[in-house]
Amino acid sequence: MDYLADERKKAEFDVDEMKIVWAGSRHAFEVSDRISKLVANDPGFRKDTRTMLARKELFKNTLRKAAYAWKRIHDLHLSEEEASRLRFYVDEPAYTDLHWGMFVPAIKGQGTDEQQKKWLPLAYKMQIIGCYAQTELGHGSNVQGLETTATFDPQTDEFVIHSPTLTSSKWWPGGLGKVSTHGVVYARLIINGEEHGIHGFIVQLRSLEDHLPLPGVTVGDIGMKFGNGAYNTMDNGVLRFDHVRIPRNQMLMRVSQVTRDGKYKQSDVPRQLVYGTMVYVRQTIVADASCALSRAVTIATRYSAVRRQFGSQNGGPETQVIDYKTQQNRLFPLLASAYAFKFVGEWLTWLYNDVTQRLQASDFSTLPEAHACTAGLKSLTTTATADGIEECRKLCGGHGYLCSSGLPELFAVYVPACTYEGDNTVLLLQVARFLMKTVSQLGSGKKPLGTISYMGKIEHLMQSRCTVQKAEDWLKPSQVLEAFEARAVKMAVSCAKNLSKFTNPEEGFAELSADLVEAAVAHCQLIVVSKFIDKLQQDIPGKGVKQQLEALCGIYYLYLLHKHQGDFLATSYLTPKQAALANDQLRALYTKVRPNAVALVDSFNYTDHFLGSILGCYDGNVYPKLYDAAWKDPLNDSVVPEGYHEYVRPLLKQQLHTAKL
Ligand SMILES: CCCCCCCC/C=C\CCCCCCCCC/C=C/C(=O)SCCNC(=O)CCNC(=O)[C@H](O)C(C)(C)COP(=O)(O)OP(=O)(O)OC[C@H]1O[C@@H](n2cnc3c(N)ncnc32)[C@H](O)[C@@H]1OP(=O)(O)O
Ligand SMILES: Cc1cc2nc3c(=O)[nH]c(=O)nc-3n(C[C@H](O)[C@H](O)[C@H](O)COP(=O)(O)OP(=O)(O)OC[C@H]3O[C@@H](n4cnc5c(N)ncnc54)[C@H](O)[C@@H]3O)c2cc1C
Repeated sequence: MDYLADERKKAEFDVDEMKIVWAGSRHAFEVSDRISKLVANDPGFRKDTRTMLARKELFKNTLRKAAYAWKRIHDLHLSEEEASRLRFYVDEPAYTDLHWGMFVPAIKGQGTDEQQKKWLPLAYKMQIIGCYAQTELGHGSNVQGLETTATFDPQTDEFVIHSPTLTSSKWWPGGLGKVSTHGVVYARLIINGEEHGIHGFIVQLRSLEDHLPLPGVTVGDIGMKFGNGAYNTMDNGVLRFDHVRIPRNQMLMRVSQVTRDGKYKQSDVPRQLVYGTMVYVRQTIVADASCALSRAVTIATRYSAVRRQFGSQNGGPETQVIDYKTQQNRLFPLLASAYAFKFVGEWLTWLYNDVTQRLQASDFSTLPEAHACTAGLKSLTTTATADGIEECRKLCGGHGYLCSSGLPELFAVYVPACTYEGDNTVLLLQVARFLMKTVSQLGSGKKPLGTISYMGKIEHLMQSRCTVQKAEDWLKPSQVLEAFEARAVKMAVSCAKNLSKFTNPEEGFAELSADLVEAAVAHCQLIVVSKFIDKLQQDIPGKGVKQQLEALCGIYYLYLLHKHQGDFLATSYLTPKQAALANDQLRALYTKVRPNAVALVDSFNYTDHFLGSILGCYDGNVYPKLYDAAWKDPLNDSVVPEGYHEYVRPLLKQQLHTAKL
């Protein structure tokens, strides 16, 4: 029986068409739908006991699943697109993510043609397994501060890789702890006593015969991480080198080269390309944020429609908690954010592909913007998604705290995204630097392009005032864009003015960093809003689909406007009355979306296997499933628990004087 059938009947739009919008294309939908069912129906990919397994058992099970997935990919002749969907629906972090997601891209992006020819075929066949070994015990954010050394030995034509201090131990790389045979290791290049900065080196770590560490290599897992199951399926590792020798041709040499006679040569590509793998992965993290958030929102929305509390009239049913305006005000902006992040993710993938093509044609002009966008949007979307998953847990009341709700594990797996691939604050400071540079160049005749083109309208934006007179005026895209542009430009200019008061710009930047981060957030929110609005300019078929997306877009920007009202009011673009009208419009949009809420999460097309949540199951039959699951918990295997006779019974039977009291 479908307990959510009434909700589904209320939908005012074509769910099947929305599924295609969400997937990105009909083809993408078909692939995704087929692979999600394949995974859901295969007992080899079961994951329902994951949160109860001890680490060793959990890890071994992950190794089994990764090998099984690889076998399925081969047996079924899956394409790269299908394989990547399979990984997504298997839904378990594994060493293979780092192999495919960072090791291979690092060689592709930073290796010469010759190096790619040698290493990629081995990696593609998984005859070697690699990790990305950059972070150390003492330094993660400050990449220039890494201590591992790679010293060129001209006698033997080798690099000597060494960990000179405890803090230089590599620490965190996924896949390193127990599986990787190789790593792209980042180290300070030293030639003839002279330092040349951080470079990547392909280093073999373990024997391909018996998997033992090679001489001079000390390697292991760094230990349990946050949550049950969760990221503990990954072997994040520690690694030390004791003068390990590798051939000279194992330095990744696309960006710079070391010749046989020890000369250091920089090619015409910018040295920042050494950071290129991070740009790539940040872009994939943005594309993934909408998936994690939409998953939590599906659970919270379905459960909010099932759950009833208070408000029974004349013995009738109580109120569905989704009908409380407070619930809507917490849930619907998250639903809207999931869609917003999907569209900005699609756009960022386009931007990334564009910059990659330009780099191949030696056009490096858009690299700073690509860095700022990937860094800023990675920060914005992961922060909002991690906070959003936790909010969804609270939206499910007490039951959200059960592992069987799926939300604790989802949060625990997701939350490190705020830290890995760049701590979110550190990344926003990169965006702020980019913004300050842009403001400082405004008078120079250099026209700001792309996501900062609005800075070119600075004179207009500094003076313009909001013209909204009634709540519906907030539905005009041009009005909304101007509000977000005026806020972003004014916050950036205010920071730039304050910075100019310092004689030492670095000191000023440090002192004003909290304000700079806020300016960066305003800029990134403008990007998300503008890409959502751009999406709505496209032809979107299907009854009512565009109207729902328009409502969600409105909820996204009006919620931001309400939340950051202080910024908008402080920059004098808005009056308090206009801000209040925005809030009126926001409430009206909640009412519009309410009957469509369940159908809007159905449009994500997630299987019950993928959701892994009793509260979020498609049929909404929550209570019997919760009840049954409780009895299946291993603690309920016996009526009297182990330990009762040792620890509880003696207490009950004790004969203390105090017992008389
Ligand atoms: C058959 C097929 C099967 C397929 C199966 C599919 C399998 C699945 C595939 C994929 C799965 C998904 C994969 C993803 C998994 C993700 C898991 C996550 C694992 C986590 C990994 C990590 O965390 S790796 C380590 C990441 N570390 C960081 O991010 C460090 C953060 N710090 C930095 O980035 C930099 O150091 C910092 C940006 C802070 C710069 O510091 P600073 O010292 O100021 O910089 P400096 O070096 O001096 O340079 C300044 C100059 O350079 C510009 N700049 C900085 N960074 C970049 C950059 N990245 N790109 C371009 N430019 C950059 C900066 O703006 C300055 O410019 P100017 O001002 O001088 O112009
Ligand atoms: C689950 C997980 C997987 C990972 N996988 C990998 C991997 O595969 N390979 C790899 O190489 N690394 C990996 N990492 C490491 C990760 O990239 C780093 O942890 C991350 O870059 C943050 O660096 P940090 O730990 O040095 O944090 P820190 O920089 O020490 O941050 C600590 C605090 O200081 C603040 N801070 C730091 N610098 C500044 C500044 N300049 N201004 C203001 N505030 C600042 C930060 O905001 C933060 O609040 C992984 C980490 C995790 C958690």
